[in-house]
Order: sequence, then structure tokens, then C-alpha cells
Amino acid sequence: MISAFYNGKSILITGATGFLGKVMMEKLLRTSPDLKVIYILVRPKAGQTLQQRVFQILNSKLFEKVKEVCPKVHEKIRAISADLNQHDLAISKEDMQELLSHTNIIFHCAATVRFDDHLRHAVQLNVTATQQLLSIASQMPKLEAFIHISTAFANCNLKHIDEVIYPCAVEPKKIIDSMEWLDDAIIDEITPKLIGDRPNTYTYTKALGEMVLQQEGGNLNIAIIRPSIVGATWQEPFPGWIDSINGPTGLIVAAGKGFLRSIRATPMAVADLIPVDLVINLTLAVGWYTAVHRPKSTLIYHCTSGNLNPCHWGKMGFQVLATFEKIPFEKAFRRPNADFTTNNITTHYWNAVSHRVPAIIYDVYLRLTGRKPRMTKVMNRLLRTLSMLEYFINRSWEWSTYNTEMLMSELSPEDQRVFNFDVRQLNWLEYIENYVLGVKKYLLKEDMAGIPEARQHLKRLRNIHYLFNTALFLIAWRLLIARSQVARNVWFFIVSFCYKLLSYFRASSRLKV
Ligand SMILES: CCCCCCCCCCCCCCCCCCCCCCCC(=O)SCCNC(=O)CCNC(=O)[C@H](O)C(C)(C)COP(=O)(O)OP(=O)(O)OC[C@H]1O[C@@H](n2cnc3c(N)ncnc32)[C@H](O)[C@@H]1OP(=O)(O)O
Ligand SMILES: NC(=O)C1=CN([C@@H]2O[C@H](COP(=O)(O)OP(=O)(O)OC[C@H]3O[C@@H](n4cnc5c(N)ncnc54)[C@H](OP(=O)(O)O)[C@@H]3O)[C@@H](O)[C@H]2O)C=CC1
Repeated sequence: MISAFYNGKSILITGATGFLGKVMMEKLLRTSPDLKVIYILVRPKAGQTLQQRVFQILNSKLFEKVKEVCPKVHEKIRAISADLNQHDLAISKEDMQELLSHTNIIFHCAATVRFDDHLRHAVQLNVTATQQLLSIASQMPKLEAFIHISTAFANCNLKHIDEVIYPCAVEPKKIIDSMEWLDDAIIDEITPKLIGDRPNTYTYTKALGEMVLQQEGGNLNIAIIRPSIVGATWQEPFPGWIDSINGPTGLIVAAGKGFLRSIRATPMAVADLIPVDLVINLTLAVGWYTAVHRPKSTLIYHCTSGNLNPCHWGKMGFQVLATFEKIPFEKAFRRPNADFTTNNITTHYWNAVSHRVPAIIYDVYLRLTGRKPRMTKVMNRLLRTLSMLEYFINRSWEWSTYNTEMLMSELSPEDQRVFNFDVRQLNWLEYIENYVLGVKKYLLKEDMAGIPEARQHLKRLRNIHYLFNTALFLIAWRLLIARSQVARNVWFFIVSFCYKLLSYFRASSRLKV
């Protein structure tokens, strides 16, 4: 039923070149190959035309399967030049006319997902662009549904989050207006006050974006999806696909390559990860439901795992490390062996001992061998990233999921299978193993044939590690016995004990002969 609904439709997707957008295009084309057209708003990027960007995406591994059912995928995608940072989204008059007269469904995925984006930029993309898209949508006579992708963390200042839009202290309109005349220095000064008890501009502006939908949605048929932390594909088009470094993925890379050795996290906090294909299945089901059933009010759907199938960061971290044993990453800096820390003192200690000192030693080695030092810079970036993510791995949230469960019960058995968003069916251990494998194959583009060499490399690193530790111990001991009578006495005791033991064994072996 859902597949049939999208056939013949003209669908507009923003953020189609991003992580979620690509998976959405793929699924739509695979399950509704007779859809009329997917309009995608794409901004030009340096050195690449729009067509080149789209061509690159459609020729990637992700789209291999879809070509079996929809060989002419290229003809179904119509890229429209747009920039969500610009007034009217910088869409040409002709393109705008085409969008206005044909679009049936809008999926608004585009956003800045950077946690530390400047408030002006985050407001422009996550709030003002949403407002402008709404205004465009309100002029579309054939529009059946406007589906907005928000985040489950838009209200992360609360512990229990319901499927409602929570108001922010300052009206979004006022924020949008003030961004036009305030200079950067003043914005920097007021940012902490505006974001209040949220950790960053991202979560704050996503919350403002929701308010804009509520206040300026007019008669539009709107629904909001709030996914938690989106991870690699679970099942479709194949397990483990991922091409984004955001969220846990970057830390999996850093741990697998041996840069990340310790991380401040609460092992028993819920890791509310959700596979990207599951998010997209729910989104497409919501698109269908919103257009066909036209609910009286804007429904919000939490796309989370914690209340139905919880997994904790401790279990997840453990499984990630276990997978590195089977499937090591290539050219690791050190052997993957990360651990969780739970307080400030141990975090500072391990950051110094496991992150900064090895980086300094390696940079000294690079300098001595005539190369440019770079490891300290890499480590500093990693530590900065860790500090940004820490907020989310030391807390647990509860999201109610009545609407999501209601929707599941509205689907036919066939739709429940094709657009499966039942997270209770997910086996975490299997999922995480496929995730790590997917990071290696699709993000790092490492060949599976290189695994034996990667194992050898890890063995060499282990030997270097033992050698280094032994040398360090001997140097420390030598310094100690030069300075302390007690240490000297202990040393003489150990040496004479070993000598006596050796003499005893020699004598007893001679007696036997
Ligand atoms: C038994 C115990 C075992 C322990 C084992 C440990 C194994 C580890 C596995 C599991 C660990 C769990 C980790 C959990 C992480 C939880 C994340 C939660 C996030 C929740 C968010 C809410 C969800 C959303 O709504 S939105 C999507 C999320 N958005 C993001 O993730 C964006 C975050 N990124 C940023 O904001 C920026 O990139 C920032 C601020 C972190 C860094 O900005 P900066 O300007 O300094 O640099 P960039 O140019 O952006 O990047 C520099 C450099 O860093 C790399 N990088 C970027 N992001 C990450 C990342 N997440 N992890 C690691 N590395 C990252 C980037 O690729 C660049 O590298 P280059 O080599 O320089 O190109
Ligand atoms: N990933 C996650 O863990 C989660 C994501 N979400 C939400 O899901 C949505 C998609 O996120 P995700 O796919 O991960 O993000 P990505 O960063 O992968 O993609 C963002 C998309 O927005 C586009 N975009 C950004 N700026 C502009 C602009 N000025 N003009 C036109 N397009 C622009 C990007 O285009 P370009 O390719 O040109 O950069 C890209 O297509 C977002 O709304 C996010 O808030 C919610 C919860 C978790």
C-alpha cells in the first residue's frame, strides 16, 4: 500500500546528498520504481556540477540494488540548484514554478548537524530555511504532506520527552529577526543565554525549527520525525552501510585505528542508537499516513530504540572492541584497546597518558625521521570531538513512542515487512558487528583481503608496545636504584635470589644425570 502510494508521485527532498537523504532516495526508488520524479535541492560544490554530484551518488555501492528494479534511476532524479542559506533558497524562477505546480510530498532533511555551528548559521539553516520552505509549500496546490526531520535531542534538556512541541523561551521569529542585525560578537555573547540548558546550537535550533512548523504551518499537513542517534543500515539495501563520520561512527574509526584509548562515558547509560534504514522506513510510512489519513494536528514520531529495545554504551563499546579482534582496521596507530572513564580525574589522567603523550612521542619520531609532525593536531581534534559528544554518552532519556506504535498498528502485514520500523526485532550484537564491518568497507574503503596484513601490523604494534614498556621499566628502575638505598637492597635481594635459584636448578639437573 505504501509503495503504491508513492508510485506516480512527485516528491521533493531537501538534504538528499546527506546520510539520511541518500538512504531515503534509494528506498523510494527501490520500492516505488514508478514514482514520477524525485526533486532534490542540491547546492553546487567547489569543483563539481550538480549533475556530477548526483551521478556520483547514484553510482555508489548504495544504489547497486535499486538499479535491478529501476534501471533508469538517473531519469527519476531531477536535481534543482538551491542553497538553503540564501533568500528563497536561491531556486531559479523556472525551477520554482515546476516545484510549485508538481510537488505532492516534501521530505525536509537538510540541516546543519554540527554541534558547534555559529548560532547565525545554525538559525539560518535549521530555522529560517524551514520557514522559507513552509512558505513555498503553502503555494503548492498538489501538496499532500510536509514531513520534517527533526531530532530526538531537540529537547535534550528534558529527561522525559513526549510527542509534543515544547516551546523555547524566545520566539523563533524574534531570533530570526535579531540574526539580521546583530553582529557576530554580540551573537557569541548571547548564545549561551539563548541555548540555556541545551548543550549546543544544533539541538537549540532544531527545537526552534519545530516551533516554526507549529506556528507557520498554516493548513499544511505536517508531521515531524525525531530520530535519536542514527547509525549504519540494519538490513537494507544491505547491512552495515554507512558513509557519514557523525555520531558514534567517528569514534568507532578513532578506536579501531588506535587513536581513541579512553572515553568519558557512563556504561549503564542507554545508547539510543537507531539504524538509518529503520528511520527511513518510518519516515516513508509517516509520509503515506499523513497524506492519506490527514490527522487533525501535527503528529510527532519518536524514532528511538531505548524504550523498546535498550542497549547500553558499555555493551556497545564492548562489542565494538570484540569486532576489531575479528575485523581489524588497516594501518592502526596503536592496538585498539579503549576503555570508559567515569570521572574528571581519571579522564584527565588517561587523556594525558593514552592520548597526548603517545602523540607527542610519535611527533618527535616523525621530526627525527625528517617528516612533518601531525599526531598532536589529530589528537587535539579528537579530544575536542569527544568533549562535544560526552554530553550524549553520560545521560539517558525516555521518549514516548505512542504515535510510532499507533502507526505500526495501522500498517498492513506487507507494509510492516517492507517498511519495517519495529526496533524490537533488532539484535544489537549482530547489528554492531555489521556496523563496524560497514565502517571498514564503505566509509574507510578498506579491502577485506587486507585483513591478514592488518593482523600482522597489530602483532608488530603489540611487540613494540611490550618492548617500549620493558625499556621504560628498566630505565625507571635504573634511575630509582641510583637514588634509593631501599631500591638498591630490593635489587640485590632479587638478583641474589635469582642467582641462587639458578644454581639450585643447575645442581639438581647434574644430580639427575
Ligand atoms: C568496554 C569499553 C570499550 C570502549 C570502546 C570504545 C569504542 C567506541 C565506540 C562507541 C562509542 C560511543 C560513542 C558515542 C557517541 C555518541 C554521539 C551522540 C551524538 C548524538 C547527537 C544527536 C543526534 C543528532 O541529532 S545529529 C547528528 C550528529 N551530529 C554530529 O555527530 C556532528 C558532530 N560533529 C561536530 O559537531 C563537529 O565535527 C565537531 C565539533 C565534533 C568537530 O568540529 P571541527 O571543526 O573541530 O572539525 P571537523 O572539520 O568537523 O572535523 C575534524 C576532524 O574530526 C573528524 N570528526 C568529525 N566528527 C567526528 C566524530 N563524531 N568522531 C570522530 N571524528 C570526527 C572529522 O572527520 C575530521 O577529521 P579529518 O581527518 O581532519 O578530516
Ligand atoms: N545523523 C544523525 O545522527 C541524525 C540526524 N538527524 C536529522 O536528520 C537530518 C539529516 O541528517 P544527516 O543526513 O545526518 O545530515 P548530513 O550532514 O549528512 O546531511 C545534511 C544535508 O543537508 C544539506 N545542506 C546543508 N546545508 C545546505 C545548504 N546551505 N543548502 C542546501 N543543502 C544543504 C547537505 O548538503 P551538502 O551535501 O551540500 O552538504 C546534506 O544533503 C537532519 O535534519 C538532522 O538534524 C536527526 C537525528 C540524528
